[in-house]
Amino acid sequence: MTVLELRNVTKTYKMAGGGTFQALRGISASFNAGELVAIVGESGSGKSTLMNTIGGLDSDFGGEIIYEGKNLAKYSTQELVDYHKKSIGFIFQNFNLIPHLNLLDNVALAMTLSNIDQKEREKRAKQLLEQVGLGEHIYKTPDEISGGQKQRVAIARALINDPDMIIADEPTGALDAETTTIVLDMIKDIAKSGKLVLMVTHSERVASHCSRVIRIDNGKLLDDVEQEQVQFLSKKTNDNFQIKNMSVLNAFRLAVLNMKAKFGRNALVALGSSIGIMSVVLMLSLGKGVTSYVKNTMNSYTNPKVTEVHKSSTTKNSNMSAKATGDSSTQAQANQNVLSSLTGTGSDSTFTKKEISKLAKLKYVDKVQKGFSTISLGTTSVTYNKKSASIIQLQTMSSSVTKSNITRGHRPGKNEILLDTGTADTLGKNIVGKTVTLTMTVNSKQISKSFKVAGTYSQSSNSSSATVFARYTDLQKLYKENGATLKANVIYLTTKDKEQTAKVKTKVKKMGYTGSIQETMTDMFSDMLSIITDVLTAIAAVSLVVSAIMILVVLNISVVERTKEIGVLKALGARRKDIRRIFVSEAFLIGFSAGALGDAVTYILSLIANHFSQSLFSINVVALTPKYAIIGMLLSIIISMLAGLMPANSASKLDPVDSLRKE
Ligand SMILES: Nc1ncnc2c1ncn2[C@@H]1O[C@H](COP(=O)(O)OP(=O)(O)OP(=O)(O)O)[C@@H](O)[C@H]1O
Repeated sequence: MTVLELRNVTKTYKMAGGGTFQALRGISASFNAGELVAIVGESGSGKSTLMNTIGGLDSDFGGEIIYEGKNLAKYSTQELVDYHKKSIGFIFQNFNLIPHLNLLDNVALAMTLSNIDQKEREKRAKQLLEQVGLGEHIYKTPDEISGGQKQRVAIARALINDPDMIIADEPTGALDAETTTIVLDMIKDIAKSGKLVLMVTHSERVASHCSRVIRIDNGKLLDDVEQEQVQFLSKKTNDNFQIKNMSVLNAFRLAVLNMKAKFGRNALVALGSSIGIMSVVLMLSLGKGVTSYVKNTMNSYTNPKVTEVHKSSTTKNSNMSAKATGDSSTQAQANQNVLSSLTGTGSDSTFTKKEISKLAKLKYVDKVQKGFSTISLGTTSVTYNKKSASIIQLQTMSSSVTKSNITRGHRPGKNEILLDTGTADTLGKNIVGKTVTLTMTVNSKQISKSFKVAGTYSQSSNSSSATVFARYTDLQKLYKENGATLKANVIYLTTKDKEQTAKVKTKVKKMGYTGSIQETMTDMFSDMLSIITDVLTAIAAVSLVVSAIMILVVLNISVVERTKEIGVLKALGARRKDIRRIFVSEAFLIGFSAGALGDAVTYILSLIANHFSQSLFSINVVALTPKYAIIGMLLSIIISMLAGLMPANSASKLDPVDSLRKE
């Protein structure tokens, strides 16, 4: 039964330096199942070239190699992959076992590439290893066995998918006489089982054991002698398992085994990359920690359910003054507006009834309070017992003043005021409950009125500007008595739930209003901090570029080191995609380890930093959130995989013949 037919096969090499070389010059022959064919000839006569073309490793040949009725040169990529997996088994002179895989995995490799389930492939590999007398050594690596044993492993590997043909390129070339006999007997048995065995040999002794000897000289068939007649009517194939393409999972498994083999080197690369990841995550967490500390401190003294609304007249005025180049009267008007808005006397900073009712209708707003706030430039003061304190800000009471703001006493009732702690201290230690005189300007007139001090107020733990809080109704009455009308220049919107406050604040800002001075300052500070964080993170990210280059270099070295292994994988039926996946998976593993290591180190550093910052300032200075840890991990994986793409691609494009010839 004919298995393979060669019809006038030629092969011309294009040489790198230009010119061509014809290694095969029209070889025709036909091979049957069960034949053991020795291919003999001088060195350089074209034996290996013929084996490579028959083995489907080099499709760029002339003439025809017919297998199952079709010329190999016309095979599609997938058909060639299947041909390697199903129809051909390779045995090489120097074994070409994969050093970091144990014997079981080496033998099972072709089945792994065919996506046969692990149990089945291990069972079959074990069976074959027992058949070649290595049943007790299955978990050894190739470095732990002798040359003869290695060739027996290679024979088992070639047989795993039960192919029709075995191509053996000088299988006994590296063995002593005794082992040559053992290996030769095995090869003879393979032929006897009905497979076609094509064996390149330099040894006449080995050739004498073959059923047929083909001599090649200078690329031509010199002689074709049948030494023993064999007859197989049908070729035996094992169709018990279905050959498929390798899954991503199996590629990943091979990558894990590769990574384990070079653990030290890969661990160092991961460690190097993790420093970059750690710096980025640490910078982000530090930025977050400091920003939240600032925000929390600022916000802890305001009612979280209250939104303070101001008219942004200062913005309008600064625009105006910017436009007022050269026009002194407009400039003067702009300055006036800034002043009036600051002092709370300008008409454009007060709210109209329409504006207030519009604010009241906003979603989530439960309560609306009118307020008044004015900054006095040396005209407001509080006097008690001949002691006088200058007041910078006069403000009306609102829900935004919380219990935590009142350090002593209570919220002011009718004709009562709150004094900031600084002013209270200036006037006397026991000022709460005493009646003081408040002097202020109303309607361009200096007026004085007595108020009882209900309590003291503190805006934050360490800052306090000279402020007096009075009730809106008291101030309204005072203005009326002096022929003026108090108009609200602050509106306080209260929500039922503090979660809704943020929504109200956003809405109010969209309407063109601004929040409290404190809020504006917090926002400014947060913006500044986030710029600093971004800059520091960007600086830290530079080290990620270094990691990417490091990974690229290491994977490139790995491709060079494993060129032969890649050749073997291709001979066993690995697709380009499979090789690429193995290398990309390795890059993923480096990225994943670097990310995990970076996150873990950041976590430990955050614990240490927070321990010290807690004991010194009672704050957590590093806020490592799951989000940042995930960002670090993703960044690490993406960078590694991007860096791994180039080496993975070049590995996948390696020519199997060149790879296998590599010394
Ligand atoms: N890539 C190549 N480019 C150019 N010439 C090549 C290339 N590969 C092989 N050759 C040439 O083709 C001829 C056949 O080479 P091949 O390796 O097939 O010989 P061989 O019979 O297997 O030799 P040996 O027994 O020493 O392995 C040689 O002259 C070799 O120099």
